[in-house]
Amino acid sequence: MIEFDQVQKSYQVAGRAIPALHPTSMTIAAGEVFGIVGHSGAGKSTLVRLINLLERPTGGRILIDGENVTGYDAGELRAFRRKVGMIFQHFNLLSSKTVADNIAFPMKLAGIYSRSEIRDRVSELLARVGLADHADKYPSQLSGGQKQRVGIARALACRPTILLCDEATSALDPQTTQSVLSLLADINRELGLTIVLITHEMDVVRRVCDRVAVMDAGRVVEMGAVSDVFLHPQHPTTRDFVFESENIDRGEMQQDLAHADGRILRLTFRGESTYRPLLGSVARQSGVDFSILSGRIDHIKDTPYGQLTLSLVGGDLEVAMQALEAADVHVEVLR
Ligand SMILES: Nc1ncnc2c1ncn2[C@@H]1O[C@H](COP(=O)(O)OP(=O)(O)OP(=O)(O)O)[C@@H](O)[C@H]1O
Repeated sequence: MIEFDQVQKSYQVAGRAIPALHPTSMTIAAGEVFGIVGHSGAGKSTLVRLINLLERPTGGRILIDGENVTGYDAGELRAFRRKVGMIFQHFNLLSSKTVADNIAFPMKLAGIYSRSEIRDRVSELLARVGLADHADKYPSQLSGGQKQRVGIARALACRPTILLCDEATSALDPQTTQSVLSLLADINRELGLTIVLITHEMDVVRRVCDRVAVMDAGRVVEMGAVSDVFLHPQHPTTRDFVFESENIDRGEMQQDLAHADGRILRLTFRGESTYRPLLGSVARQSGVDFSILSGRIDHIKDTPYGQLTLSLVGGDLEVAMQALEAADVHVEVLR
């Protein structure tokens, strides 16, 4: 478990303390995939680099599994860092070393593993990330997705309990992004390790994360289960991220809504109710006529969800809304 207790970080720039993270308290549970989303400069990298103490906090305490790591001496810090793996946007592989040597590197550096332990672990990891045939290649001979798989194998070498991912898929195309995210999800399930993933794309959060913190100007402005934050964003920054990930142009949406008659509702279906043929029966029951203005079905991690924006005319609106809510559909009145 990762606990931030009023953690803050300022950088000294030209003799002045510039705050990058305002006092922040939060808890990331062991074994969860936790997303941190925010625009450039929001403080995501600072927050994640505080977890492995690549950055030192200027205030507050960081507790990992109940231990205050901010008080560690150099030896304790080295041992602690082996428990925290990290992967990066630009992979940060050593170009002069082979794939196998890149993966072995942190184990050699730790100085506590035998040659055979290193060899066995490297083969095991190569197989796990699907690169068993690439052990003797150099990074320049690999695609971006393969390089990130090497990065993941290297980060796992010393059997960490926490994996930090700093924009790990931002340099990859959509298909490769999907395969790297699936690998991370599988690793999280198989090894039960905690993953903290920073990104500027809500779509990445939607696919793999359990919970998310949204950052803006050095502050966590919204935090919660991805299904709540994604489907019912409260803060304007979160709304911007959600609209962006769904390719919704708010100006166009307002224009479309202006042309529609009657009341406008947004319905959110989660889980099994996503697939239920509900609208016909509600229309018959209430006498209301629906017209569909927009709709989408997708998944949040493994859970299906649907969102429909409808205009409703005639009939008994109250009866329609009650029937929808009775069927576990979340109803928002947009107009
Ligand atoms: N070493 C540093 N020295 C001075 N200022 C820094 C340093 N690192 C970050 N900052 C500043 O702290 C703020 C937060 O930066 P940070 O890199 O944490 O944001 P971010 O959300 O990760 O952005 P990006 O997505 O662009 O990496 C920014 O204003 C940045 O300029």
